[in-house]
Amino acid sequence: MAAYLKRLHHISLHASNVDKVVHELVSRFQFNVFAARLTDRAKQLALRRGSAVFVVNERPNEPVTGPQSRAWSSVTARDHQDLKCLYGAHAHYPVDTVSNVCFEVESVERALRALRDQGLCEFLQPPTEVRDARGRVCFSVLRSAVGNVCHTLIDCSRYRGLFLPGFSAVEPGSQTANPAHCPISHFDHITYACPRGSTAHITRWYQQNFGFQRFFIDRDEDEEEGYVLDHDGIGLRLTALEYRERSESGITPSSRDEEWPDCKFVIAESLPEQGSNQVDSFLDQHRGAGVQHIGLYTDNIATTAHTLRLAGVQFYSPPPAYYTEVGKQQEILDAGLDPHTLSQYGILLDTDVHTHTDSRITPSQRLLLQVFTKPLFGDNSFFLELIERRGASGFGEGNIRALWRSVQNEERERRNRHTLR
Ligand SMILES: O=C(O)C(=O)Cc1ccc(O)cc1
Repeated sequence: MAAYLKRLHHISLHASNVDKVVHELVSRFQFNVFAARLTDRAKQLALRRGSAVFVVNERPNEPVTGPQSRAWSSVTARDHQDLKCLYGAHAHYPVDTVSNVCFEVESVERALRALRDQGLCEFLQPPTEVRDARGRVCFSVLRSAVGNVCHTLIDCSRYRGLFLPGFSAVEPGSQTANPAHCPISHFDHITYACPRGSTAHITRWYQQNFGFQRFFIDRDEDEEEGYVLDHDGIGLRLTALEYRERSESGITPSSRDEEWPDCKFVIAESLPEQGSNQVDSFLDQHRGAGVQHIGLYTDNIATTAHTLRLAGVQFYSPPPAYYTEVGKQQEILDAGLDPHTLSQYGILLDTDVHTHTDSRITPSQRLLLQVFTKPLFGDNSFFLELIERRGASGFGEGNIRALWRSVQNEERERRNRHTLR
């Protein structure tokens, strides 16, 4: 039996300059800092937009020794004063990175029992209880099958505080946009950049440990091969996984109070034939596999991109001809959108060909709008994406190609500028 997950709780970043990353997420991406854990040794800030929560942690410059490697069973938040990173494994990593995807579970003990039975996991932190006046949580940390990415499993069912024990409330700032101007609601997908040949192992790891299921991007996709794009300068293998809600305690998904946000996991690896590419550039920069980008869901991508652009976010754009191609222009107009608006922000439009179980949704209604932002931590590093789905649950080939090209073109121009200097 795989371990049961309730929902995605938060995503942790580790950065050498926490203030800079938090400033970027607040002043540009319109996240709100709502909780903080500040001690002599630790700086952890929690930021939210809709149900999407990031925790930004200070990255240590040297390997961590001491209390973090000790095992506790039950402690108060105060006992954690010395810990640089609570609710994660504070491993040394040489570059800024997305370090942890934290899942909420119903019972940490039961989840760990299921994972131990599978025998595939490396456990970094035994079950640990943290308490404060508002209650207690139990968590445990394990290493994922992807580079430096860890998963914290946490049971918050007996905690009534704002976020997690050890964190205090931060008054809302006046800086961020009205939700109507920036309707980002949740994490839509997390894309891993992985070395060639590692997809099968990663897929199996998530299927066996957590019961993730394959999400076929294309109706003709081969189960083993994944979705392969291997012509016109693109060499990309994508394999997507989704977590369909199961029930551990007999509660059917529809009767649950809060539902699992539909966040897919996408595994991307490059193919050998097509030369330098964005997956391998990420692996070089990041010194190994990891989270390449995260899709932020919005129900109005044009408004969101407009707000973010005014705040200074830069987007990758396809060549201008993309918006004047006759077919594409008509597709945009048919969707009730303005080609000029989309071209201003580099927004791409596609029709999802994923086989829909709901036959009432016709192909023309299954639209997908996406735009990639420039990287957060410097060239070739982690970036964000805005995505709006109008009946489309997958990823469209046209958008993947255009997204790939827009990043490739920019990288080529940057390399050229560099050699000319
Ligand atoms: O479309 C998406 O958001 C994906 O996740 C697919 C993808 C993955 C990796 C790339 O370098 C480009 C596109």
